[in-house]
Amino acid sequence: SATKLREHFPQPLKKDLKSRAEFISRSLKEIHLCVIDELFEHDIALKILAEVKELHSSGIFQDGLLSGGKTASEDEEKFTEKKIRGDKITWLEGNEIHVPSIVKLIELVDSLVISCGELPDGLNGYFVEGRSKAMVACYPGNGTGYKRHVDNPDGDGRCLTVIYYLNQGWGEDVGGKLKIYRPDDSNNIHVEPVLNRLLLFWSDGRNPHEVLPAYFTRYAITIWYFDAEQRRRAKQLHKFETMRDLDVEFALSDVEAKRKE
Ligand SMILES: O=C(O)CCC(=O)Nc1cc2ccccc2cn1
Ligand SMILES: [Mn+2]
Repeated sequence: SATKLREHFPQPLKKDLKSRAEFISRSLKEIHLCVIDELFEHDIALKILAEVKELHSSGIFQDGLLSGGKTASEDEEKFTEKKIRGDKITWLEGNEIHVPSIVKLIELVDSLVISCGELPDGLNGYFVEGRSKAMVACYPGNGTGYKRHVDNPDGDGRCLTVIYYLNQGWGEDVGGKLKIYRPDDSNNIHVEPVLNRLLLFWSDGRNPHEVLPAYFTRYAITIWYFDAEQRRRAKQLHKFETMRDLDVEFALSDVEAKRKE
């Protein structure tokens, strides 16, 4: 489990960008994923959770989009896919004034990724210049999850998946762990989706994963980071007929400029 993982791979006590970036880079290089707990002070984590709950109760969440940009209800033959993922989602750009703590999260994650990129070979040969919108997801807790999949199986440009979990008081009995598969199914990693935990992993076939059936309202915020070269090539291949929320890219340079001012 990710909690056990921390025994072999203790995260740095220092919480400055550089220490964390070095840890993230080493962890991604050695085990293709990284877990950082207590990302924020506890009160900030609770503020992020409160804002997500506010979004949820505002009714803004939609059925998780299936490939082709349709929701299951609209698209009958995709109805079977409904069983594939039970999440409800909404997308944020990272500049919204009504969710200031979620914006703080997005800015910190951007800064961590930028700091990794500034280390020698910090991102395993990827060159990250942009990211997706932030996807706020909620699993309603009716035993649905998200069937085994790879985030970027076909070189669409996304190289790094970053997920921030928000589930206060999570316990084994309510399920909803993220199961990350390892080759020949030996020592798969089960990530407990606990409040204030940050998970990072390479988005390609190195990390097939699935959300195990969840029996509680399970919240998470996901951001994908693009490798400039892979993204350019994917665009050339006209991979983006329909620009889904997932495909919109934001330049990190703006974030960097803002951070330095
Ligand atoms: O919440 C978690 O622990 C991870 C859930 C998860 O894998 N979500 C997810 C959501 C996606 C939405 C659109 C396209 C690809 C996607 C890939 N993965
Ligand atoms: Mn995924």
